Amino acid sequence: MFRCQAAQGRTTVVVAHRLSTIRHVDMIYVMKNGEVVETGTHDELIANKAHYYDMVSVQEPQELAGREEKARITGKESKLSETEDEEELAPMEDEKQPEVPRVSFWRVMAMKSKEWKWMVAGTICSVVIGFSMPLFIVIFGDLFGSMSDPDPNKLMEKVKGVSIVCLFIGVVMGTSNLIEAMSFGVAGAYLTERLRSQMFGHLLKQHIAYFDERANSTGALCAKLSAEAAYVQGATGQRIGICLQGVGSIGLALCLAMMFEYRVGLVALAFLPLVVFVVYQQSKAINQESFGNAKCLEESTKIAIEAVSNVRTVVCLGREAMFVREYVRALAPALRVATRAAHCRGLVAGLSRSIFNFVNAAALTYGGHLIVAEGVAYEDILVTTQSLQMASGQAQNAFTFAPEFQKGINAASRIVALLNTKPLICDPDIPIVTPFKSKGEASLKDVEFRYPSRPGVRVLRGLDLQVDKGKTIALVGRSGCGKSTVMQLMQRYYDPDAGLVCLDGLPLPKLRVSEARAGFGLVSQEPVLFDYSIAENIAYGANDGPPTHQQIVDAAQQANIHNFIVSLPQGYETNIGSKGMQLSGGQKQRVAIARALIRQPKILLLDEATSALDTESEKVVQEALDAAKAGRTCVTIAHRLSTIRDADLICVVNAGRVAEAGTHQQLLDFKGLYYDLHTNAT
Ligand SMILES: Nc1ncnc2c1ncn2[C@@H]1O[C@H](COP(=O)(O)OP(=O)(O)OP(=O)(O)O)[C@@H](O)[C@H]1O
Repeated sequence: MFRCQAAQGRTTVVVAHRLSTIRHVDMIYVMKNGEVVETGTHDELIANKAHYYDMVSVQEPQELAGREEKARITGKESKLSETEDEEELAPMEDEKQPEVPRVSFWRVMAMKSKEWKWMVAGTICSVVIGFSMPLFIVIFGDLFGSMSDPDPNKLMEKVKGVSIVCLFIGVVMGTSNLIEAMSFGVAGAYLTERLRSQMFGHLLKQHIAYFDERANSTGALCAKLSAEAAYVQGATGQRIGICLQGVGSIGLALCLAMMFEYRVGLVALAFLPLVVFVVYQQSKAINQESFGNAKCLEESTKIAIEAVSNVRTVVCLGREAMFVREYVRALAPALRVATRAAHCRGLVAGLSRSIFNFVNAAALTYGGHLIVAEGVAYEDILVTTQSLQMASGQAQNAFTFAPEFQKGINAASRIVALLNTKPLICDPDIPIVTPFKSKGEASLKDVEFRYPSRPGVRVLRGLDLQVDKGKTIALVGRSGCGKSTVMQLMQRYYDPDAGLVCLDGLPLPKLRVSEARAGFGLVSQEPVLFDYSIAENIAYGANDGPPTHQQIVDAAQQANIHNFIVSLPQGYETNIGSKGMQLSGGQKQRVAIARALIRQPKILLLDEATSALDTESEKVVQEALDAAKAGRTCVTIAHRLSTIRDADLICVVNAGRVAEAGTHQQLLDFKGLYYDLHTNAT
């Protein structure tokens, strides 16, 4: 109906698998092996009794056999409930982003505890490097003090001694720098790898509702995975070494100042509150910037992934510019925060440069005064002021890296928050049965359910369903009535708000999640295959570790795809490309069936498994499914009612409940919702 309205007054090209949808088109082109093999109207092609006729005879045998009078449904309203429309249009909840609790510097360092050997080596070397500058000054101060010695031999002795010490310091510095760079680099690399794998592992353990949240879209999670660990590494890698050098330098310089001339040291210390203030301001600015940036990065990555993964649709609709605009819009807040933070950073950078020179100026002035007024030895003032000056250079470097450090702490906060997220669907403390092996019976009792991301929509309202062992149960109903939701609840993707979902009479929450799911084999409308070989794709289904090649072949044979696979040049090792692009819909579906069968499932879940296929593929896939169903419980969802005629029980889902149940014939005789669906379809 919708298609007809959209086509009115327009040239329309329709690609159809369901032949009933193109019965009234002006011209039908039948294609086979890349060629048009037949053309004509529906009636002409039926009269031809060739390719088209064959396809119709498979899909709509009743039309050709003339077994049923075609009921003319003129304006008859479906009795199926429409009451939920307003609710169904309720928007997705716009979740508030939870506040991320900040973690301390020590918590960040604890993340590196596994690399403690590298960290200890790096820290020691950094402090040694930091000490070297003030130490140089002590040695040169001593040398300058000896310059006034009239004995040239003594002076030469002194110079030689200082040269040897310089050589020694050079060797120590070189080695320390080498070990420092290597240690922090290696520790950082291990840390990044570990954080990423922990985050990824943790993400995959989350309950499905977690991924329904807008904040956890693919883009946002990918951005988190790639960026956060890198920030932590950036902050805790070599930069921490430079900060430690600064701390070492300034610490030793202050000690020397106190030792050689404590009054000058105290003058330098008087500037400490100003330094602390500058550091605090800087970290505040960086906090704002990095939290803002991380959010923007997630938002913009989400848009980029949406656009790139659906590029055909974007290009077809001419929406390229719109997506670029959206992308720029998502980046705009980051720009605002970054420019504001840049001003603040500039101010802080300027101030930090100035402060250390203010310290030098004050120390020098006061030192000069002490030499002149109190006769303090000039070597002592030289050592004190110069070591402070050298150390301040180091400290400035540390200041330059402080922003990265703050970013790292912020990123670590987000990582810790992520790692602390507990999945809502998890194993019970004490499973009622373990290991649980499903026998193939399932039930839903008085189940109420709303998707957590859409609490305004009551999808199931007291639904009861009994799936007996070895039987085929079909779920039918209008689109959006909750059929797939029933399957998701059976696999415990979600827990119901009320009621019970049981396997073999045992409530799902009392079973281990993986053991409960192991009994199911799912084949959905759009099979999701991975960018690996066919063998690997089938093997992924196996429950008990990697299967043997023979098991893979057996599954492929049962799924009616073995002959096709061996006809490929690389056979089972053929890579099927991203999303299984190298295979046709029917081939993909049969690989998916093989993947479901290798699990040896007790309950087969078929969610419109053949609805996206053309007639020929459907036939082959249907044969594979029929073979797969043998001896198993099967729950199937179908819009094409002809595919579920033979089900042991057909349940019509309406208004969140099973409104009618019975065999095909019983339901037709009942002349209720199923009868309406059936007559509408034919
Ligand atoms: N992950 C989700 N988050 C929020 N709402 C959802 C989610 N999945 C489904 N819904 C909503 O729940 C309702 C039932 O969806 P469900 O997919 O179970 O229907 P269905 O009967 O299988 O539909 P169809 O026949 O079109 O596949 C719909 O209103 C749908 O929009």
